[in-house]
Amino acid sequence: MTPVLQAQNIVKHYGSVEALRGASFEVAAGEVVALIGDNGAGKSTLVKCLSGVEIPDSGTVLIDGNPVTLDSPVTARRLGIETVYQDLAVAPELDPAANLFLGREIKRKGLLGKLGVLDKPEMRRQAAEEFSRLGVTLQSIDVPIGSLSGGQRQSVAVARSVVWASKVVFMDEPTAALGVVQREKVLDVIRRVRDEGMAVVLISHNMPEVLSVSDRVEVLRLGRRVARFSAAGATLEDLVGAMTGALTQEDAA
Ligand SMILES: Nc1ncnc2c1ncn2[C@@H]1O[C@H](COP(=O)(O)OP(=O)(O)OP(=O)(O)O)[C@@H](O)[C@H]1O
Repeated sequence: MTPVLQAQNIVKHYGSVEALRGASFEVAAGEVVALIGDNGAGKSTLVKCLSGVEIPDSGTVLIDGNPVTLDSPVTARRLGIETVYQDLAVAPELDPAANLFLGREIKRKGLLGKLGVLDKPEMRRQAAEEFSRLGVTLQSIDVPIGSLSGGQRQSVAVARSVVWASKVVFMDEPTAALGVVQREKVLDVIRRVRDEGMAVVLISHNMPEVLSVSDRVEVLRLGRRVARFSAAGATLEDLVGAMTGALTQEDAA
């Protein structure tokens, strides 16, 4: 099966720091792949290179097997790649529906639309439909999102990416700030999205979470992929061993 998104030998320097030293990565439709690695392994840099935030110095990025140039986040989004960042990038004063459509608002038909008048009822209707499809439960969709719980806010942020992504969603520590119950809810949203055929990439330091939600795990160490596991067959020790360098699967291969 052709991976929906593939990175081959990505190199990225920040001044004299070599953040990525020939990193490879791949994810297919309908799977959750956890991208793990110790602090500084290059996870965020790789995500930035695959979402158009940073331009790699060298290496190849392929979508559906075709080389692409992700020269900006806009280009990445146009090609179907969305990212959820850990810092809850929502607009707290707007309601959940407005957040879902942030930057992609639906205008009223005709002259009003040309004048920039938004079709709020239609956005509300579609938002309610999407929240229900994704299992996002909110007591009210009429309140500013800042008044919801952290888990609800994060679920809306996840929903927003998922609704607009056509191929791949990157989630950088989506549950880091959450309690146990809220975390489970966000993980459920991730599973649903995967079941609908999206490729999901989860960046997480929480190894039990990684093993519970992902189908595969790819391990970065010192800017390179050093191991790949099927989550079903992997143990915590395998993951930690690969992250620390005790186990060097990919080098040996
Ligand atoms: N903007 C930057 N300027 C300079 N160096 C950077 C920059 N961003 C990342 N680095 C360096 O690149 C290397 C990889 O960092 P990166 O943030 O990608 O790792 P990470 O695996 O995401 O780490 P963490 O788990 O701590 O978030 C580190 O040595 C880091 O200091």
